[in-house]
Amino acid sequence: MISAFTGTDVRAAEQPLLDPRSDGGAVLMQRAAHGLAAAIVSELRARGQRFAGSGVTVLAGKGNNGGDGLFAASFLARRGMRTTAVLTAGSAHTEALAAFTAAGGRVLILDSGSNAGSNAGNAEELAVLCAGDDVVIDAVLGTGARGGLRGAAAELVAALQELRPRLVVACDVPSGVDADTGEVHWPVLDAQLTVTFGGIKAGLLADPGEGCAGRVQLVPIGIESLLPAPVLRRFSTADLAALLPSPGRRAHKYSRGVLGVVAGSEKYAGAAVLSVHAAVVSGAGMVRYLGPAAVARQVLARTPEALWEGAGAEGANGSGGAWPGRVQAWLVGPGLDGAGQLENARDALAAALDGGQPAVVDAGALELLPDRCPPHWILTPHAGELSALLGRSEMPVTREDVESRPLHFVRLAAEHTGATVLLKGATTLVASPSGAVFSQSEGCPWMATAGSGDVLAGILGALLAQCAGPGMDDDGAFAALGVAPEDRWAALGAVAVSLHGLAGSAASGVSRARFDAGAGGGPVTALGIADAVSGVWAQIVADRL
Ligand SMILES: NC(=O)C1=CN([C@@H]2O[C@H](COP(=O)(O)OP(=O)(O)OC[C@H]3O[C@@H](n4cnc5c(N)ncnc54)[C@H](OP(=O)(O)O)[C@@H]3O)[C@@H](O)[C@H]2O)[C@@H](O)CC1
Ligand SMILES: Nc1ncnc2c1ncn2[C@@H]1O[C@H](COP(=O)(O)OP(=O)(O)O)[C@@H](O)[C@H]1O
Ligand SMILES: [K+]
Repeated sequence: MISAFTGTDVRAAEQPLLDPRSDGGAVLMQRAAHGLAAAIVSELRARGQRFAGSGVTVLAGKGNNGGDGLFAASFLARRGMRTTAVLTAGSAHTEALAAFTAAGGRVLILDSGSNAGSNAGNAEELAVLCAGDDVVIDAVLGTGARGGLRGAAAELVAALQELRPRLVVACDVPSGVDADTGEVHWPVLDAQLTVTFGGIKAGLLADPGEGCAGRVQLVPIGIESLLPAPVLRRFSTADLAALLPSPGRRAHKYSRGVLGVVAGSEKYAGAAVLSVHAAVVSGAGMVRYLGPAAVARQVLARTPEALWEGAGAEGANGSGGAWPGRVQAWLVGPGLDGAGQLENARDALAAALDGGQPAVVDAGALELLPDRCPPHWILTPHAGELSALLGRSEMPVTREDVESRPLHFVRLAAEHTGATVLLKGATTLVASPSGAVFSQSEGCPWMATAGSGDVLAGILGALLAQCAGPGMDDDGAFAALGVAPEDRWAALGAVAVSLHGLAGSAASGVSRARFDAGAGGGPVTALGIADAVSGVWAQIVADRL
């Protein structure tokens, strides 16, 4: 499990160690800077690049973040790298600057109008100079930032971003990314590697911040035992091995978990085909489908394992949508259209509410929510659907608002609805109404394809049915990872997102990490994602013994 903290929490954890008599702050900074320098050396080696003789430029702000960057550059200078520092605020951490110059580093000053001198340069000139170097260290702003880059520093970063430097390493966080929330104050220099100190900052695991950070590497500095509970958590593939359900020896199809699905319509038949298929391949003991006969024919043609339970409210006899078979969990919403399917969806949600069953509430069914939902309902909106959902609750926000502050709005939606909310995106966030949040980002961008969300809904529905099935008790596995019982639904949501992402990446032939590093991968279809699930699942749990 990866834990993430606010920058404020990390700073607070440092406080007891900052006793001036023991110069604890300097010790912490040395550890951070050593870790940063070592990470740069490893990265260059991994790229097959010699570091002796290579050039590194550090963009250094006037705070401790700049201090970290300057000390790290001084270590790199001592290992034979050519080092340049660009002081973005005209001044810098005194001891770090002294160490840097003593190690032979060249100091340039970003001209902000008042700094014109022989070693001063304007944003355009310095951007060209930085872009010519092998490595740029972004050490302008860290956890002490208020807002984003301004003035000449903003101009320098914007110009440098255009020039696409070869390797950007962010010191603690990319400057302009809010360490607590992942909100971004543009411009930001995209990093390929972010080396972060003491604790991973939550802003590195939430978009849009995560999108600027590249690979994140944690450098321990001795404050770890002083950190509070994390604000954000992410399951690793090893965690998934422990959390994915497996049938007992005497399992039968009913004990494995039965999922009821209300999805699709004549207009959007594919949503039913995809979500039912994904649920079946994700281990549900049985899937009962309710919807129009014409859609059911297509569902069964692709997935003969599913059971058609009739057309419900849309049926020729107008039987009112009574649900014939028992289910342990529900999936309601993908591709709904027309009065009959909407009526079926309403009935299914009412049955779930009465029966206390968990439910995935997706797409069209998000418009049918009661005022207050139970926490075992998992709402699965994308940013546009979340903005509409909040809008219906008289909280007018645009899709762009949600995209720029996803962590804030997913928490708000969970708090407001009482449900668990899974906000889909490149990084998907799952918020429990308790306030706990999980973040997963295994999927590669090839997965941004129509129907991909329907597949996720099917995977999640199947997991809910299996974990809610009679005799299934997976609380132990979640508790062993420190997940509180009330956050189990959000954790299950995160497991589904992770599985979906890994399946999509397998189908595409590229992991997220490799995609971010520049590897290509290929297009995937939604059905292709579903079809990769069982292989990926088997591979994950193969390491369980
Ligand atoms: N504590 C420790 O020992 C350890 C800390 N560590 C490191 O310290 C970092 C935090 O350092 P920090 O607190 O000095 O803040 P930092 O992010 O460098 O910037 C603040 C400076 O910039 C200024 N400023 C603020 N906003 C601005 C803006 N928008 N645009 C322009 N300027 C702005 C602000 O000045 P002010 O505006 O207040 O005059 C202030 O001077 C942390 O990320 C980690 O790297 C590690 O070494 C581990 C040990
Ligand atoms: N850039 C991306 N990288 C990785 N996954 C993505 C990206 N964009 C979208 N996804 C994933 O693709 C799915 C799209 O879901 P959704 O928007 O509901 O599509 P649809 O309604 O067509 O099924 C979500 O699971 C989302 O997390
Ligand atoms: K930084």
